[in-house]
Amino acid sequence: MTQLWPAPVAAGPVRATVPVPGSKSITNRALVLAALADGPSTLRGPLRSRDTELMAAALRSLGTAVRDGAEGAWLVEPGELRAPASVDCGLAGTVMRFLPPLAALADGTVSFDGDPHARKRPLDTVLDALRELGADITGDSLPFELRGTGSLPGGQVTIDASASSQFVSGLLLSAPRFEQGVTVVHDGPPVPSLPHIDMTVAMLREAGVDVDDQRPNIWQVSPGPIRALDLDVEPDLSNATPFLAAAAATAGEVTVPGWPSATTQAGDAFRDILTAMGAEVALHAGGLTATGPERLLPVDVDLHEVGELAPTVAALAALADGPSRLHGIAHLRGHETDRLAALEREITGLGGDVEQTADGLLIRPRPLRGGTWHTYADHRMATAGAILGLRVPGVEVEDVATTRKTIPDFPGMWSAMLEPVA
Ligand SMILES: O=C(O)C1=C[C@@H](OP(=O)(O)O)[C@@H](O)[C@H](O)C1
Ligand SMILES: C=C(OP(=O)(O)O)C(=O)O
Repeated sequence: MTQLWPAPVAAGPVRATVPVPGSKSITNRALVLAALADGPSTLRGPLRSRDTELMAAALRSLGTAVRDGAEGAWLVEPGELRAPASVDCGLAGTVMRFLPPLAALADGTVSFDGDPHARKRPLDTVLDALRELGADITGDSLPFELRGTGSLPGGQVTIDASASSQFVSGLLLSAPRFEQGVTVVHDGPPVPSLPHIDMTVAMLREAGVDVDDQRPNIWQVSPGPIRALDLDVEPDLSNATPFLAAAAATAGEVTVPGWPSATTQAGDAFRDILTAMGAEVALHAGGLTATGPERLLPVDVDLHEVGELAPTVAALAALADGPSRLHGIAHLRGHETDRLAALEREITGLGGDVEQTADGLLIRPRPLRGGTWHTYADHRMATAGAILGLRVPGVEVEDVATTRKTIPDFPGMWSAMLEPVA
């Protein structure tokens, strides 16, 4: 029997300050770079949740020491890459796309597997690219085996990264340790989530690696050492969006402390989306404060660069004052679940009117009723259900624990947010 979480209804405008844990994208990039670096690294404020714990466990099995430091920090000491090893990717795109290039540097066999749905997420592009760069791999998706020889020639490879930016990021992150580095050329429809590739490039450069990204769709990483990291991880701005959305949905006011004034996180774009929906958004020394409007405005928004935000935006759109159009997100069909189908089915199931288009969703708000909100093992489906539940009595979210993928205690944070301010 699937566990159902009764999503709490907001008694009035939500007013809260919500500290949000560290960024998944920064943490998992930092772990990979630290494992390949020239000395021990310190990551302060990393995300400690399923996706990042899986990354840490995989790196440990490959010979890297990842230990606990003070206040939840991670101390990473690189070791010689060891095999045989096995990697559980869970449902983490970052683990399944970032680790095969690193594992290709181990001397021996590394086996990869993951959750049932992870076996369906696109991966062949990365594995084909690695084969072209000199790796010996059996299979095109999870599960597969990689037989490393302790080094990889590297060089130039042309891929179609239109299904996921992570194909590019994964190849770039380990490339300083390939004999010739790498030149990744994208050939195909536009790459989604480009800010995530920019984050990869910025973190490589921060670690002293030479990266040339001057030409569109071409990224070149020179071989060379990766400098050890000493890093304060920013809060996860994408994970902050359901909490800010609570303010938008209830004419409330929510502050997320520590919102960076400059960042490589794609989730920063949520500020503009909230503004377009009629909220007031203020970035100040204490963080980011969103104040919700009396009536939410509909939006016509291209989410190609920030597909991660689509479930939050869709939930808000279902509560808005008119029809919204979300587009540029065909690639969400290959995320944790087919997110376009899942959002269409679940919002429609509560009485809404949602239609899939070739690359997005048309959402026409209707009065909604309670019901079971299925989540398909997708953390962001669960948080989208919680947002709707603030305004719609009787929404029951299936398997809310799936939020542990990127938030260690979402139900606890959500309840704390809804407690009346003393
Ligand atoms: O590199 C990253 O950290 C991520 C890149 C994006 O992937 P896609 O390009 O597959 O959308 C994003 O949606 C994902 O949540 C995290
Ligand atoms: C697409 C996402 O995750 P992943 O890193 O597993 O691709 C996400 O977090 O929205």
